[in-house]
Amino acid sequence: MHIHIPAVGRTLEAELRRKVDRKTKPPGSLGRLEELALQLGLIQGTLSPRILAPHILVCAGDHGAAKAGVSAYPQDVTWQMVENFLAGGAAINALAHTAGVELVVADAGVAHDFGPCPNLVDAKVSASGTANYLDGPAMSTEQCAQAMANGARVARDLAVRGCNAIGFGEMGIGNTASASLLTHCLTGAPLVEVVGRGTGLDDAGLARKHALLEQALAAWPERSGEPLDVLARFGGFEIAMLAGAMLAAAEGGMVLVIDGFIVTAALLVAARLAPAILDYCVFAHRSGEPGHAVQLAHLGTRPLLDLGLRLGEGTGAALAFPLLGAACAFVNEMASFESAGVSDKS
Ligand SMILES: O=C(O)c1ccc[n+]([C@@H]2O[C@H](COP(=O)([O-])O)[C@@H](O)[C@H]2O)c1
Ligand SMILES: Cc1cc2nc[nH]c2cc1C
Repeated sequence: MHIHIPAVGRTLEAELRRKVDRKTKPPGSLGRLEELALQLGLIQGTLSPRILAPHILVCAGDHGAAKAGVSAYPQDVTWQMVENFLAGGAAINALAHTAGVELVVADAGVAHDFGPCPNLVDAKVSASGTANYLDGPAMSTEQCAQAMANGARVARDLAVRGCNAIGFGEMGIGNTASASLLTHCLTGAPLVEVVGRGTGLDDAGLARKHALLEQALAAWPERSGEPLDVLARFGGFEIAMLAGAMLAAAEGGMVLVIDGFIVTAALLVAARLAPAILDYCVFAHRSGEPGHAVQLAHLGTRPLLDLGLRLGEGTGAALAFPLLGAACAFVNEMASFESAGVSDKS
């Protein structure tokens, strides 16, 4: 994938800040919404930012390592939840609906034949999910590139449909284990700090997951620090697809709304390939999965919400979208001290 992501221009910064500061409120009193408005204005290169045709892209994939026992749930939950998304019965359906955000669900490599399914984006790289990284690479270099290209295609299609903000979500039993390995390799944080209970492992399950992931690292003695090598070795098809979608979305000047631990692992890969992508990212929430805090600290960022969510599916991103709308609304709709005839600080 050839991607060029320019850093967001800052020429409008002073003017945007002045516009925000002249609104009928004490300076800074809209808190994080003011920073958000500024960021959205700079991404869009305008004094009047707007969120248009927002979407959540949920990428789903299966993991060979799931069968080794890294999750509390069986692998079949991945395809069953994809069918639940398509039927409208999952948390992300309810939260996207209440936020006024359209949902797009993509099969990045789920080990299930969905048959003809008009509402599912077919981006299946393998009919059986990734290989088990305990035995070798999770995917080939070609499969990794294919999954990333599929993500880029979907992001570009959304742009053509008038969308200028994408929230990213995922579904994949075993993908917190994959995200832990990616995070360890790409941030240098000790494995123990980035391995968590995922969907709900008990203490014994967590110890087993940690031991398996140590084993996975030991099985790759010639370990490379290159982000695409790490992605192919330990990633999932949904994670690679997300990384590609994020890169293309930022290249297209869109706003990227980042969900939890797995989505942020995909961003770690993308940010190593194109560091300026971070200018386009709004971090929706802090997941309850402990490694997410490590990722956020590594990226030097602070999320908008901290609700103890650890579901994935893009649920944190869906919850953050109304805040993006609120940031645009106050910049575009509020009066200024001058226009409203309100006295400023003496
Ligand atoms: O987004 C998060 O931070 C998050 C944290 C824990 C679990 N999840 C979801 O749970 C699944 C992965 O959990 P696990 O235990 O199977 O690795 C996957 O479908 C994710 O969407 C998601
Ligand atoms: C039921 C269920 C729903 C999910 N959504 C995202 N990950 C999930 C994992 C499980 C187990």
